[in-house]
Amino acid sequence: MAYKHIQVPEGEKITIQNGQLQVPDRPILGFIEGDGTGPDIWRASQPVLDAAVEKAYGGKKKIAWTEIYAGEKANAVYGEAVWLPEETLDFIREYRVAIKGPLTTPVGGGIRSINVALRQELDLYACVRPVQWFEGVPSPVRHPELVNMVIFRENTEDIYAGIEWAAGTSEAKKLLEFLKAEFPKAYGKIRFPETAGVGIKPISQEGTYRLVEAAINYAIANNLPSVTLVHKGNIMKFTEGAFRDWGYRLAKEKYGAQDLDGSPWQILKNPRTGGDIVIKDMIADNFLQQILLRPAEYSVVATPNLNGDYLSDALAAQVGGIGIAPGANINYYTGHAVFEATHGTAPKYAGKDQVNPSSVILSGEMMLRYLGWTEAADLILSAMTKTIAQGRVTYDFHRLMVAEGRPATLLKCSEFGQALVENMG
Ligand SMILES: NC(=O)C1=CN([C@@H]2O[C@H](COP(=O)(O)OP(=O)(O)OC[C@H]3O[C@@H](n4cnc5c(N)ncnc54)[C@H](OP(=O)(O)O)[C@@H]3O)[C@@H](O)[C@H]2O)C=CC1
Ligand SMILES: O=C(O)CCC(=O)C(=O)O
Ligand SMILES: [Mg+2]
Repeated sequence: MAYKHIQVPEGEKITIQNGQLQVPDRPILGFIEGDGTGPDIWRASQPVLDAAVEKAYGGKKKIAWTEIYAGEKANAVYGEAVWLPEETLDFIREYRVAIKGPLTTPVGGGIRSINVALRQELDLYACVRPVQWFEGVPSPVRHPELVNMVIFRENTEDIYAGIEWAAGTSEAKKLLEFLKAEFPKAYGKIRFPETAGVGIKPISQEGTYRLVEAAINYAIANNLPSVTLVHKGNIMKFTEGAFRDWGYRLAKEKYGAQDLDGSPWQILKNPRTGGDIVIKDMIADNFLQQILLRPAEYSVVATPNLNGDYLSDALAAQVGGIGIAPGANINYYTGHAVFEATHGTAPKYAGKDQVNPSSVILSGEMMLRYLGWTEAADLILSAMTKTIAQGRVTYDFHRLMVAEGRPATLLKCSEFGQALVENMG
């Protein structure tokens, strides 16, 4: 496909055959720099990813990076009011894998989230966010090493579908009038209908099945002991409650799970290892206290979109914060994937070369592993561990280490990237 503003370098496409990603030695990969601190972070991160690949494969493999645009930079390149150019989506559809920095979403009015739009347009239905502690990272909890979870957040449904109307608009009035005429009992429950904004929360069986399937497959592939369905199904019975019921149903129908101790918990045999995988569920508010009090009891977590958003930041805090919280948005059927940090643009630090690039670097590590380039991914993990053990950290970890009276050297964002490269040797 011909692109207007995207300069596609020499390289080859990633393809998929029989459900297996086919990765050439010089894959063309897209990157979106991002807004706010995005450019600082990308400048620090790309050399780390390239160094890991170079070190692991001695020049045999190399990423053909291609800049693609979204957010403020898309405005500059494509003109005002273009936030997510169609050719950015076309490029990812064609080349399959990309990595992105954070993009700004205004609160209240203004544009809807470009991050969410990317996930919806490309149907990247699983937001995968591993939460693990790296030795030496300062944490507010006494046993951060007990936190080792992977969140599978549904990425295309729930209130993130963006179906909502502002209070007082003709659309909101029309919907409220419809409710009044057709569902008077439900309408009667709207406390202040004249001044209510209204939103719709779709959660479907298909959407739940494919997400829970991804979570169970992950537990099988990585020999993990449990999958917990986290929901608020006691209150939102036919959306979040249905998510739980469909999750259990899928485990039974597809994986042959059996009731455990009189249900609803279930157990299934890992077909790879023969080990047990417990399928359990928990109401979201309880889960938020359980992860602080008994984190070791949770491993893979599958949850609707909004819960997953809250949980990602809360769990990240337990292992040092969103400075070290990677993620990926994946469609496991088509192989399309966009890797991105859990954090946002952190605008007050923009241009200061100060923030922690670890979340994007570790998102890159996930991307390399996804490509099957495990040697390069492992080099990044070992360099990260070594650098943190040396006490060479960015401001976020530094301030906590100093408060704990621990020795630490304060590095800039770019310096932290360089330290990782040095520590790959
Ligand atoms: N996927 C995406 O692109 C996302 C985009 N956003 C968008 O980002 C914008 C800002 O959102 P906001 O709610 O402030 O959340 P942010 O995640 O941008 O930042 C919140 C706080 O987290 C800490 N933090 C964030 N990133 C880093 C980092 N790399 N290193 C160290 N600390 C970090 C900082 O804490 P401290 O102040 O304590 O130093 C920062 O002030 C909004 O427009 C939002 O919509 C938000 C989340 C995801
Ligand atoms: O799109 C946004 O601005 C926020 C997204 C977000 O918080 C997330 O994906 O975790
Ligand atoms: Mg979030």
